[in-house]
Amino acid sequence: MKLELRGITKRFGSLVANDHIDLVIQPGEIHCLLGENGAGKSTLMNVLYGLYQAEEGDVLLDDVVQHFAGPGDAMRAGIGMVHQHFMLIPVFTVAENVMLGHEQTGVAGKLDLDAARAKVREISARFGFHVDPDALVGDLPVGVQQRVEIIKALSRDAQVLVFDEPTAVLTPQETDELMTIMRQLRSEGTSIVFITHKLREVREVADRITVIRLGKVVGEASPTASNSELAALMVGRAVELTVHKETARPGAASLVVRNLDVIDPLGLKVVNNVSFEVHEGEILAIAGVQGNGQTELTEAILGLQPRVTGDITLNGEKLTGLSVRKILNAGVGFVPEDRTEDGLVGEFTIAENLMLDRSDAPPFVRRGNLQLGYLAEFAQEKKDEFDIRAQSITTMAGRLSGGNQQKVVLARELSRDLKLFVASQPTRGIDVGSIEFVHKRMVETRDAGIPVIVVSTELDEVVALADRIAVMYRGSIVGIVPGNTPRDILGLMMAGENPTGVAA
Ligand SMILES: Nc1ncnc2c1ncn2[C@@H]1O[C@H](COP(=O)(O)OP(=O)(O)OP(=O)(O)O)[C@@H](O)[C@H]1O
Repeated sequence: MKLELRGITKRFGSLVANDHIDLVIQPGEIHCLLGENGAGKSTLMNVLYGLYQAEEGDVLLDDVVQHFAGPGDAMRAGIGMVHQHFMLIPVFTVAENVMLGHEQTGVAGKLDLDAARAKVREISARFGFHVDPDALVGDLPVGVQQRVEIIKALSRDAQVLVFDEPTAVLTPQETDELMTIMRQLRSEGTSIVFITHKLREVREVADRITVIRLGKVVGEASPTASNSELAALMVGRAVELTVHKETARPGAASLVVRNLDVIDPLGLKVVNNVSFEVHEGEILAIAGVQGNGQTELTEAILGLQPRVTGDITLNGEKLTGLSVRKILNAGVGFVPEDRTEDGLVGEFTIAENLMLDRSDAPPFVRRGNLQLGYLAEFAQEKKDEFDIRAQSITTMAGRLSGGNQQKVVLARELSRDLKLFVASQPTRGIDVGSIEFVHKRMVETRDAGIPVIVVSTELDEVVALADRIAVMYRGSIVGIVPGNTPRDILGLMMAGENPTGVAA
């Protein structure tokens, strides 16, 4: 099926998110949409999926103009969307989820679950998905949940599939598997619209690339273009893709973690006897496949985990047992893994989010009065400095594009009076130009003598930033190695081996 978007214009108030966008997706091609944060990619896809109504322009399928009043219409016409935050019900099985919203009844009006199971098996076999129709979705790894979303779309005969930053939540291995799945879908004639900020992925699978900037199509790029060419097209300027940093000059051990255990709500030990130090003026990266205890470890440092034993001290002061508020007030900056759940309040403005947990102290509050003038000045400064693309500092955070939301969190946390900076997946969803900026800021933070912890599942990011790398596997640190350790060794360590013999 050929998909055409013709002259699509979508406004939010005075902001033109899509400005007369023309785009053709040919049958059986993987078409990448590239563009900086807030360029209008997700908005365009939401128009295509019937979630937004465009003020101008048409969606055409095989040259016939469509009128989508909602996603139901788009789905019936053969368009499927694989969301980044999956729309699945965790306590339902795969087959039940696939059937949901599209229920078929069999004998005596009963739900025909067998038909749904058969469909899952058929699609799963056709594409080599290895998905059990009777598995509970909540028990499945994220990469497999994503396949359930794909099966769901394909079970409704989707011929065009939209993937909006699908790899942001995947492990490197799951990402490779998804690339294979996309190629497989293409070979079966499915067209794919693929939105990503990761240039490696673009170069790996794209047949064609359209670049969008400030709501307009600015041109096509060739899939054979180099990373720096793609990066420049995406953000409209040359981008330094490697972080320049001097050799670290670490000072005294500042954060000291000793024999840390974290028990999760199910009683499982998710962090197991972890000990390490982070010195002043160094970046310690914590590498590992997602789900090996990194999240819980950072949460334990921040006081967000209730069942913790062992000791955590910062510059000699005990952090364990302190409230989150006290830990933040001690100068700990924290970028949580999930910005929408833990990093922001969507119904608050950008300015309010920038002072979120400092609302009881100067300079934001004096004698019980919110210092609105100061807040406006501070927020405008941060908006400019971090290049947060929004109409104004009073825009609701929930209305920002994903990458711009991430920048709000980073701007807030990096502007504290820091004694320690802990960042989980700091550049998730942000464009290459902003990654350059954030990485520079993190190196500057290090060079100001502050200990920095970066948790990242992106090896590129780990290697770019780290002075030392701690690799976690099943709740333990496999080893702590220098920042220039080759990737293949890191890969082995991420699977639990330690070829370097360096102890944790
Ligand atoms: N529901 C909304 N209300 C108001 N403004 C919105 C809404 N949705 C998006 N916008 C604005 O439209 C612009 C385009 O946002 P969009 O999410 O399409 O960007 P994007 O290219 O997908 O960015 P990213 O790479 O960060 O995900 C942004 O300025 C955003 O703030």
